[in-house]
Amino acid sequence: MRSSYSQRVASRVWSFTVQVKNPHLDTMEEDILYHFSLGTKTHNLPEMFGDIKFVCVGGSANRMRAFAQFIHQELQLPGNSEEIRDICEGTDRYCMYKVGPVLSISHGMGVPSISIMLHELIKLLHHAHCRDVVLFRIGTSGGVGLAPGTVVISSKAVDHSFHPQFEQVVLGKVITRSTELDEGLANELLQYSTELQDLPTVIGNTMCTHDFYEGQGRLDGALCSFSPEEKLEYLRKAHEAGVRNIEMESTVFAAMCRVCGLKGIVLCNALHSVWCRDVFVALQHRRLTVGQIFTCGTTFIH
Ligand SMILES: O=P(O)(O)O[C@H]1O[C@H](CO)[C@@H](O)[C@H]1O
Ligand SMILES: O=c1cc[nH]c(=O)[nH]1
Repeated sequence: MRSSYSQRVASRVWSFTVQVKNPHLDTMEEDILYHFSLGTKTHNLPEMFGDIKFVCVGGSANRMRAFAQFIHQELQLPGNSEEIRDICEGTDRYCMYKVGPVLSISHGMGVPSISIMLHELIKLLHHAHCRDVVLFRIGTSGGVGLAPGTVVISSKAVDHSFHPQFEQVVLGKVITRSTELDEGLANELLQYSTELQDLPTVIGNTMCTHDFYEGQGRLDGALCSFSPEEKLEYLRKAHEAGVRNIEMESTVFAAMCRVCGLKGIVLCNALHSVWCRDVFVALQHRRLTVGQIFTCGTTFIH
């Protein structure tokens, strides 16, 4: 994120609040945000967080600390960026740094981990009376038919069947929620990316899986129940359905932002291509056998 972006966003005339969708919250004397080690009685949340406009989340604690230090320098805030304090130091589940109007939080790996964090984050923003907050998931992913290093801005998050939906089991029943993301913001970010040099960026669908290995078609896990050909066939279908990258949190992120009236963006770097562009082209022209495609088409550097 560049400071010019935050200035442009700050000048917008949005006015939306965070909408928690839980009638029981109002009746509670105290709300303990257990995994943040924060609470409505123990902390003055409006004073601590009332000015937050951007929340950036990513899996790893070290990355989110480094990101917060980067933003500290970008925004030319007073003090030493090396000395920023982890607001959640009372727990080692997540880390949280506040730098000006930006909150940087780690969420761990996978849907259950980010989902717990999002419940407590959304309640925190609500208790702090925050307005016009934009949530960014800044993550890593495997690219599908992209050059390694390409940034993918998600138009929507899709499940393993390429549907824009997230299924949550509640009291033994499946509830399905939409995972469409804010198209206007995605286009706006794509526009900003053209102002940066050497940052290939595309908009595409992001597939969210519940597993890093078999779930993403990897052949190098402890278990593998499919052939290289079946893997390529699945990735080809994913590509045809508009999938450009694969990660593990976007569906619940998109679903929870939508339900709670928050603008959400998923922005991931494709670390490697699980199905690189050259191989895609070759497959299209049927110049290589599937076996050769598999051998030269897959590089796992994660
Ligand atoms: O790089 P982050 O954002 O942590 O996320 C990606 O990396 C993890 C897998 O290595 C998954 O959680 C996936 O979504
Ligand atoms: O291939 C990858 C890389 C990062 N994260 C994922 O979930 N998959």
